[in-house]
Amino acid sequence: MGLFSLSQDLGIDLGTANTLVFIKGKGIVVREPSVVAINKTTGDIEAVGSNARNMIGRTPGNIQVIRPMKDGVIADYDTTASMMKYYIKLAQRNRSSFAKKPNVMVCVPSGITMVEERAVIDAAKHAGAKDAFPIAEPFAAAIGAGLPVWEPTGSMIVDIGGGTTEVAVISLGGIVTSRSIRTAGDDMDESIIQYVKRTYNLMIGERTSESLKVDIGSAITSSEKELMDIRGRDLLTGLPKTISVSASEIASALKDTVDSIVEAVKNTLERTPPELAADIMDRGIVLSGGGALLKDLDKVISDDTKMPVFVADEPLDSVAIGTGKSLEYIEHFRSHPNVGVRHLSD
Ligand SMILES: Nc1ncnc2c1ncn2[C@@H]1O[C@H](COP(=O)(O)OP(=O)(O)OP(=O)(O)O)[C@@H](O)[C@H]1O
Repeated sequence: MGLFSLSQDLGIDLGTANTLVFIKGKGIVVREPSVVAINKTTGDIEAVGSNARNMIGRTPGNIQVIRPMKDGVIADYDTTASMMKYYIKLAQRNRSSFAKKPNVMVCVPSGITMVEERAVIDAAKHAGAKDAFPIAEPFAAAIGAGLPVWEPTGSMIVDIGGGTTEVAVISLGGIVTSRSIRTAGDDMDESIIQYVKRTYNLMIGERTSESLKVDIGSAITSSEKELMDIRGRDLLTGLPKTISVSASEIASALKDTVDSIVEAVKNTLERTPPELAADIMDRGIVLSGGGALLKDLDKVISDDTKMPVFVADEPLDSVAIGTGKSLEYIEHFRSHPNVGVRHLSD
């Protein structure tokens, strides 16, 4: 390939919690939280990614920390476009100045509206993409998890991210049945915050509640005695205070969110044509996304559906890997703009 034809096509997993960028031939080159810190006085971007994330809850009055994606879609267009531009630049930091603009594959939630999809594609082009293609998040997750999406067999993927849980049954390169709910990891964090507030009159931040979930959280309510010390602000005295919270308390706080996820899986199975349901029964359901790492979530889904359930090898990376791998089919996406985005029947 001549120097002038060099182009490094990119796959972007633009998530509510994290943004990952995949470069063909290199793998994941950027993995950063989807957070931006803005100076309210000047409108300038002060920090992006982990630097901005470290400012959450610790900013002076003139700096605002924004998570521009909410529930899997763009809540703040300008900030999302700036964030994407920053990450595309970061991913291409060693790029030759002669290189062509890259083609970009960006994942979007399967429940996205045409208007929301347009906004993501425009933001990618604004950020320097030559051409940008949407790919549905569960479709990308299934490719990334190694499921045989192009074959005439039913595969079920459940991608549990920060903002959305996407359940999809895929066969022959298309989504046959799916369900996208705006309940996922962020709701787990929020229910822990509410639980601690209600029970202990203690206000904790989202980073503390996320650590409770990751370190001692579980999808099964048990009498687990494991404790974790956390710090917050006592709502009665207004002063900082440390308390101990048990694993079983966290599990009970997470129950409603876990139930909604299980319900979405069951509901999708009920709407799955029988041949494909039989394939899923043989091959099992695959979980991806950071939420798949919640302890015992696979077990709960398996108990409630009576199906085998597996967690993808690198659940946090499945979507980005799938978005990257789908770059190999870019011509297919160009000629079938809805492949892996909309239902076959839409
Ligand atoms: N070990 C763990 N246990 C439970 N949850 C976890 C764990 N590790 C990460 N998470 C959660 O996973 C979520 C992030 O997952 P992921 O990066 O797949 O989401 P995203 O792609 O950014 O979001 P979305 O798909 O909604 O746009 C966060 O809510 C995070 O707290």
